Amino acid sequence: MNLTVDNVSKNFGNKTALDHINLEFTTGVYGILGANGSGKTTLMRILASVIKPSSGQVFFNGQDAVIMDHQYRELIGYLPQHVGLYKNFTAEKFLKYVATLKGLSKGEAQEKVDEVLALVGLLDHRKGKVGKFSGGMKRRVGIAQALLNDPRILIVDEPTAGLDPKERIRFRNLISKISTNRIVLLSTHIVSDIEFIAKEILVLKDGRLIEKETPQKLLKGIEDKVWTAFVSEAEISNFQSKYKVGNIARAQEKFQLRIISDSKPHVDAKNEVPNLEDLYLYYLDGEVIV
Ligand SMILES: Nc1ncnc2c1ncn2[C@@H]1O[C@H](COP(=O)(O)OP(=O)(O)OP(=O)(O)O)[C@@H](O)[C@H]1O
Repeated sequence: MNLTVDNVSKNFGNKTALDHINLEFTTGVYGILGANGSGKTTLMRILASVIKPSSGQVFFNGQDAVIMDHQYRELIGYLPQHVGLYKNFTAEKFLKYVATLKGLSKGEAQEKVDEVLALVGLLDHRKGKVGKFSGGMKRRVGIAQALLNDPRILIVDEPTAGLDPKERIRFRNLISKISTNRIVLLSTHIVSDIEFIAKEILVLKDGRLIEKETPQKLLKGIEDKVWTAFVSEAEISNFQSKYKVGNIARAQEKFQLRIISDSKPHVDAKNEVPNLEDLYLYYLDGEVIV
């Protein structure tokens, strides 16, 4: 199975949201990292066939997605960032409703709804009203609806935003479980969401693809660029203006800074093993959420 993005660009007026993107996906989980506005949602909406690229094409197993039309859309499960769930519906009723919209017969719908409810761990809550569910449970209902047509390509946009750490771990494990035999694309700006489950990480910046690598290779690339140094409170802002500074931890009278720098930033700075948070900081220089 092979999903190819061939020279795709997308413009909104004179704003370039995606700039000549080339990508290839096979079975497994891909994490899409990028700051706000980097083009993650635009890329996902193009792959989900919600919007068309301004130029370039998407191919599935060598066939043009536009020409495949509904055959392509049948391959897709899509969980947008903001999904409208019918609050007064029970989980079961909502999923049956979506199954009908997706063209499943009554018998097929019942069977499939049971299956996806079990998969996302909501079988015991099938009669619960969606509006009363926790954030994590709502997100699992969202995944369940995206799985109803047993999609080959599952696209989930910022699925863990607003979830507490326990729910995020549960969601991560769920994604891992359902990634067998599927291409799963998951966008986030929460680095730890994809650290352990992504086979490759794509880094988008200002609509351009700046990296696509395994997490291990990406980390290896910044091996000698992560440092910690102890500085006084007065020195912190100086370091922040000169370097990309991650964690700042109080250590008795001093502060320990985690610094990303090509060269040793302080005489006593110590080299550290990089993590994905460092990577994010290195590439995106932006807000870091772990
Ligand atoms: N329908 C639209 N009309 C005009 N501009 C748009 C539209 N959709 C996206 N953009 C712009 O394109 C750029 C990329 O947006 P996109 O939503 O793809 O980014 P993102 O990486 O998903 O960001 P976020 O994390 O905030 O969702 C942004 O500058 C955005 O303002």
